[in-house]
Amino acid sequence: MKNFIIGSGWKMELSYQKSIEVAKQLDKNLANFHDFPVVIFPSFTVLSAIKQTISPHSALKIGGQDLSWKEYGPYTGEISAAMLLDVGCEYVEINHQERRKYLHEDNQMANLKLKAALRNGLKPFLCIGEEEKGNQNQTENFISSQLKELLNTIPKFEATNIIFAYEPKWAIGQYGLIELKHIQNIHALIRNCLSFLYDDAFAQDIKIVYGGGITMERYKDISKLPDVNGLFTTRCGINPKTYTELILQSAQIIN
Ligand SMILES: O=C[C@H](O)COP(=O)(O)O
Repeated sequence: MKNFIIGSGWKMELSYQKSIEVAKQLDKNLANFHDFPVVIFPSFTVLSAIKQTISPHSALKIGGQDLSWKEYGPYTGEISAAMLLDVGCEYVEINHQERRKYLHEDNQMANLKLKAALRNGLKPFLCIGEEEKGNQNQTENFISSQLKELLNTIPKFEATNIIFAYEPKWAIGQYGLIELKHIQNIHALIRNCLSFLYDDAFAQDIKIVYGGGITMERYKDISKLPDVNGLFTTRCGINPKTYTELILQSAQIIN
């Protein structure tokens, strides 16, 4: 079976009550599912309540949508790694395109956040990806230099805990824009870059998931791509029915 993981960033899509309902239903639907980890990234305010509703041995895990690179102190509005761990998070999203777009976060900030997550034992979903739909060369140059900056001074033993999430900005929230060939090419490129930055064994074992414009019509084809180790979706993940179907069917496909 392929090394696989599925995550869903809920962004600011669901209310407190709705988030709990969706998580409860997912936990119930996945009661006998143990093939690979499934992660949800709800809003900070509901993380603790969700953790308390999920059964302790569930494949369903929770993560924060962001974290501070500071450990503690006078940083208004920020959430530290320790705070995420306190409420039961095992994962954290870093460098999402929307944080880059609206909050002007950059590779240097993401590198600091990555280090904070890793030194505290959180597993990062590290988003990478170009902003514009450009030609193959431009995209490859963007991705390889972004990876280099994001992973600057991060040793291999820590980097093994990163889940790389390829999410081109131009595909997020869209329908059918991205070609399967493009996804496979860029995932293979990311693996090559990681082999260069660390080594081949590292690159072969690491998880590279795809996110951006995943629909119920396309997720199966994406899951089958050789260098795709998982899916990262908002659209299909905020509804327990579609998220459950996507998880169970993907498990069939990769088995
Ligand atoms: O973090 C998830 C992505 O931004 C995907 O969003 P989407 O499924 O609406 O395209």
